[in-house]
Amino acid sequence: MSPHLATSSSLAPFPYPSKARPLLRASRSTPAIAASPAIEARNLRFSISTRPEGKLVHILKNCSLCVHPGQLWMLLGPNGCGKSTLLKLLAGLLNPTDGTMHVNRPRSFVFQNPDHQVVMPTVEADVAFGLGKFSLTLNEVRSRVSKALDAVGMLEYSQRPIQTLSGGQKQRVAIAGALAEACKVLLLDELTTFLDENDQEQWMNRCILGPLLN
Ligand SMILES: Nc1ncnc2c1ncn2[C@@H]1O[C@H](COP(=O)(O)OP(=O)(O)OP(=O)(O)O)[C@@H](O)[C@H]1O
Repeated sequence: MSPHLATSSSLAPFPYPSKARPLLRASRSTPAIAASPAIEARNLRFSISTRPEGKLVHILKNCSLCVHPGQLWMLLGPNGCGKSTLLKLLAGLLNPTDGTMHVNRPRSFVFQNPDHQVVMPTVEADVAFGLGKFSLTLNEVRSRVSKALDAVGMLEYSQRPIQTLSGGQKQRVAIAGALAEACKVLLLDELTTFLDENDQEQWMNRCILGPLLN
């Protein structure tokens, strides 16, 4: 089974429109529909060869999606259907076996388990970590870190040791790292399992869409 892909009338038809739905759309998304897609994938396939048997296992088959700038979409599907795999393909962490895709840069990926991503000793250092690849002054780094931590409601935790944070707080720090890099595409794997649906929507709007669209 493949993930159910969110769709809308403005997008190309996909295999599973009936069960798919967007979590929410940004209010400023409408003018952006005319722009080129931020994410476009056609007939992606991802297969692996098991060891030692050498058996080919198809994890994703003929997976297509199209997401425009300013939109937030969610992937739906049962455990093991390939949602994380698809996100990792879009993030460039895996290479498709077949198919084509385009994802606007810079793009950021937030792992399902924040312990796989949050690597530095303190909150502030962790958010600043990914900025090393840019040519930024110390003041610019500090400013980006503060804004990103503020966006996810973690500014007051900036000096806290990472190991003292809850799982949800670590996820927020991981997202702050992505926001600090001013990514154009943010790929979130099982981001809000610790929130109910109402809180998810509110939190997405305040912490994710706001900073991304501003
Ligand atoms: N390296 C691997 N070797 C073997 N099987 C793999 C590998 N990576 C993924 N899979 C299999 O591919 C399928 C899709 O995995 P994936 O993690 O993408 O699912 P998911 O939809 O994100 O699941 P969940 O909702 O449980 O997080 C699963 O059956 C998984 O066991």
